[in-house]
Amino acid sequence: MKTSIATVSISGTLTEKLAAISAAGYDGIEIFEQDFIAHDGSPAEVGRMVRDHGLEITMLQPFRDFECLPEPLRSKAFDRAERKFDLMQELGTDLILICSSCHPASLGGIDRAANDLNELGDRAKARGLRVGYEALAWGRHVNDHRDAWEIVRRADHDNIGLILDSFHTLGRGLSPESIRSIPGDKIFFVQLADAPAIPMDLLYWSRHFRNMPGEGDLDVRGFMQAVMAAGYSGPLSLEIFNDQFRGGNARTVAKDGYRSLITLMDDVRKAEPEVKVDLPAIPSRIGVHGVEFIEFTARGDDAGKLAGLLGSLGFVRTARHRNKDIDLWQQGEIRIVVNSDPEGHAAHVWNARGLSVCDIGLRVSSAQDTVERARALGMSPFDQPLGPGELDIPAIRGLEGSILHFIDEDSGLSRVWDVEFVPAGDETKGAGLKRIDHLAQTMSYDDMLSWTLFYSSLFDMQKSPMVDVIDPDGLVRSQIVESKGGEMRVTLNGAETHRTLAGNFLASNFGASVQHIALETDDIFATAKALADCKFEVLPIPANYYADLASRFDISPDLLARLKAANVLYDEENGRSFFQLYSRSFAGGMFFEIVQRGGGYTGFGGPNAPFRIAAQKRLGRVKGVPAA
Ligand SMILES: O=C(O)c1ccc(O)c(O)c1
Ligand SMILES: [Mg+2]
Repeated sequence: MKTSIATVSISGTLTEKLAAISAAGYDGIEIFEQDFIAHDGSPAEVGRMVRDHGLEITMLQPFRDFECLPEPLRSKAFDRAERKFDLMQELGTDLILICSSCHPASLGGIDRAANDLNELGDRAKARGLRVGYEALAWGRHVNDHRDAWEIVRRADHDNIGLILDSFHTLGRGLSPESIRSIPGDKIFFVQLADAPAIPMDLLYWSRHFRNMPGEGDLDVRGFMQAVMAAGYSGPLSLEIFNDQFRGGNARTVAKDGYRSLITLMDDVRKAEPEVKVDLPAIPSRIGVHGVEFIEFTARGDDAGKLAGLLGSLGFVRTARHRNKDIDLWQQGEIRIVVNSDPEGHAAHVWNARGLSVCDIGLRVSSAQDTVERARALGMSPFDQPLGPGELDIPAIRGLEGSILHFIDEDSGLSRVWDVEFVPAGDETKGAGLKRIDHLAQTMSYDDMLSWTLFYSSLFDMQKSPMVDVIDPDGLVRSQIVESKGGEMRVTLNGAETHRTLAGNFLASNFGASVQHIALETDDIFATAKALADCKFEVLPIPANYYADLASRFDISPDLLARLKAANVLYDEENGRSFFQLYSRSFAGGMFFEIVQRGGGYTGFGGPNAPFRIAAQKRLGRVKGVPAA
């Protein structure tokens, strides 16, 4: 399987793009002509530079407004094509993309287009070159891959073939099924892109909002199944026009693209085992059964404050690590590890960020398979020296310096708590917190697609549509990735400005991290009572909120009074109720949330978020902590 990416998909100069593309592991690039023209170096030098990066030029593109022109424009178009053929030979590529004409003078007509392409085919053949024809979704006369194929079929020339682009087919709502009957060798090239389902003008959507397969809402897998069933065996090339990627980190975007291609093709062969995909076998998406532990790095005063907060939440320090300065706190199924050791990953994170979550342990179907799949997707395994008697727990590097450890039943890794820890014997009665409901990770808005892809490509997790959360000082975008049964739920919050609560957390933590941890109880009022007994400091919610609640929902005065007295927020979904209460912020904006899900409520209390954020900010302002 030959992988490729159009240079337009990546930010930077041509040289920077090549370095990023090569490092990510692709086999080739489509040179977008603009990138070549903007570069100061001859075509031959560019060709050499590409090959020196271990890449090949899979195609030159785009060549516009060629077919169906009246004279004298027609002859001029052939002359232009000859000049591009010169360029191709100097660059060292044999394929050029012609996209369907948008020229106002284009006359249209399937046979006229076929004749033009046939004649161009003769000229290409004389030079050993090939021409591929692509239907732009907004082409003047040709805007459907079926018409483009009919033109190529009638052109009937060995050097003329079809180019398919998932965006142009799926973005127009066309079924890809007709592709199955096209002879595979007549498909010269396949471009892949996804896009979010936002109704808008096709051209604008395509030029600004494309994203990597799996990052959007189009059925790119269905499209690729049809392409592979046709017998296509050429390059699979990403062509992503995206405003964020143009300004993003070239290496990250290139890596994400590669990850999306491998994931896509693995999905294709698993969905349609009859098609041949030349890709080494990799484990399927990993089932996540829950969060085994959350690990904080904490030292000195901060460790003391965190211990105080955990105690006020009803947690008990149940064990201490045999060799290291690490405590284990527990309640219900929840494990919180507090790592104060001066060595290792936690120490590095402490030095870089101070008190923060430095590691997440997940219960998975197979820890070994998780690392194997992660590697295949270009993620990095993580390990650090083991102390005496410590288990070698498989781990990978997540995004932005985070670490994920994987625990499973079969390999005995779940014994780690007995093997590495000594019971501490501390006792309290707890506050009824049962399990981790979800984790919220905060990142820059520009990195959200990357995080979503990370989770959805490695794990058997689905993403929800993105929603807007209103902060008094700006907008935060929120997206959920979760396993089908809800055993693992992550909310990803993308901050656009540093003035929002999320953005401020991002700035004060030197990058993306877990901002809040939501813990589940089966009885929010009993928990609230127990927390009060533990001197837990709840986030106060204003009376206006409760007055409005009475108008939004049909709730009894008694329940309303209890909600208000306990500072519990409320939401409903098809008659199912949801309760939330919050801790005050600590460590630059982290906080705990406590939830009760009634009868299968699946949301996250989104409608309450603006009021919760305002309450958190108010508290910050009162204390004289910077308001932002
Ligand atoms: O937006 C465009 O003009 C454009 C150009 C070339 C392509 O391959 C394409 O899919 C779109
Ligand atoms: Mg295209």
